[in-house]
Amino acid sequence: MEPLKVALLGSGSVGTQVARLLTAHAEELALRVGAPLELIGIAVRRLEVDRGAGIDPSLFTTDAPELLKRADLVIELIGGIEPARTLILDALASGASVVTGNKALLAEHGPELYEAADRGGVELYYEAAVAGAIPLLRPIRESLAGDRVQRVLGIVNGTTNYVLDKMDTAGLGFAEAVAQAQALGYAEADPTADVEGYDAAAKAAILASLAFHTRVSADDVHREGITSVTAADVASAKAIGAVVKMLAICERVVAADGSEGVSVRVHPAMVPLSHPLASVREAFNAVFVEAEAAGELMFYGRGAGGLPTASAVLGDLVSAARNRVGGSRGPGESTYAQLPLRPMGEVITRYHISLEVADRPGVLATVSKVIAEHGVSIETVRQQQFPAAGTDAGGQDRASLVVVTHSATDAALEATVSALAGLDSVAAVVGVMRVEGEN
Ligand SMILES: NC(=O)C1=CN([C@@H]2O[C@H](COP(=O)(O)OP(=O)(O)OC[C@H]3O[C@@H](n4cnc5c(N)ncnc54)[C@H](O)[C@@H]3O)[C@@H](O)[C@H]2O)C=CC1
Ligand SMILES: N[C@@H](CC=O)C(=O)O
Ligand code: NA
Repeated sequence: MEPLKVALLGSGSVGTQVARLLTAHAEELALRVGAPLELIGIAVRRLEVDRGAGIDPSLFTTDAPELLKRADLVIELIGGIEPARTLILDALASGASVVTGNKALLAEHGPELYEAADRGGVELYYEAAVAGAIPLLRPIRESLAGDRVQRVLGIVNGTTNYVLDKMDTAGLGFAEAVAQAQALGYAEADPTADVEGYDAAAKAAILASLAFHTRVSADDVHREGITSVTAADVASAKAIGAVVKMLAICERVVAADGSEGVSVRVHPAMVPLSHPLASVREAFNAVFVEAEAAGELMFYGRGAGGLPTASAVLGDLVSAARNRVGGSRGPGESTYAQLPLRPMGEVITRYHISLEVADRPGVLATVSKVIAEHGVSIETVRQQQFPAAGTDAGGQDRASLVVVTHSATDAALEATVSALAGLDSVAAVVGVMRVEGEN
């Protein structure tokens, strides 16, 4: 059988490992595909960089458009929107199947890329784009194609999990933990994408699109990053037997009139230690998928890092290559449901509210009354030592009050916090964080 020509775009953390594995395992991969996979070139920005990994230096080129023209299969690992978008569109138009790990691009331009793949009669695969090495998109798209997914909940960003874990268990500062995640190859080229939640939002959009057969873009996702998470929040979580995690939550929601919609959000939240997500450490990811018939499924593994991510890329490459050898195509985009996106205010959640209050009789009653007036009920209320753990604020006439609510709409909880902030007896709202995951 004629070799299939593979062009690789990008030789960074992931691309270098893909090139290495493609070369090292060439014989086995050929047997699995039914044809040799010939790496015909690697597009890079600068030729003079030493990339090691035993890659033939003659493969490197700075002319990505020219390289694409000769390829049957293209792997895009440069990241970002342009030139990745144009290069992928050109590859699909020229009849090459494409494998990418580029969640930012998929969450913004997914439909355009799918349409180009359809027009070209080729495939677009991106298992690496969400939760790195973890097989997650294929199970949702294929294994669960006969079921109805209700909810996808998990940790999908390795960098933020690493940072929060190091703040919690090693007492590391935010900046130091981010620098470590960068050095380990977990972070995006610009780590703002990780810590501000853009990366998780893109992944959540991809997950929701596949799970609910609905086009969801990154802009549809309610996004809050971890830059405002303080050492005090981490300490407050500990005090209630929880840990702070950056979550992605995609839910099928039913309105009062029975119509279905979708809500998608990413934000930090306190997760009880008894919940399996609480023990996800370092840059690991874990995702729960709840489906009507299957019930709860859990996916766990390395969500970031060059080598683990390369595994997902090569899995997709083998699939696309096999289909090419067999003259078949895998499933394309499925958006028949087109469920409406529901606003954040309708989401049902719980809040952990940390207040600095006047230390005098009647304050607790006033705070409780305001909470009740908003239709919110209290799960626990606690007067903490003052100053509260992890803070250095304080005054002798002040007390620290921590309220954990029962479930209510996010809008009601937000209004509750605003009303509390306006009380004379409340000196400051020290911290507010959602609490997710059953005890
Ligand atoms: N690092 C990780 O853990 C994971 C990364 N991804 C995704 O995989 C992709 C690659 O990520 P990394 O390897 O971590 O990024 P990286 O920043 O280490 O590598 C990207 C490489 O592409 C090169 N590049 C940029 N523009 C180029 C151009 N026009 N032509 C040729 N080369 C160009 C850069 O010089 C760099 O060497 C991104 O889309 C990222 O979101 C997905 C899952 C995990
Ligand atoms: N920057 C991302 C890389 C994988 O998608 C992360 O930290 O999860
Ligand atoms: Na994956």
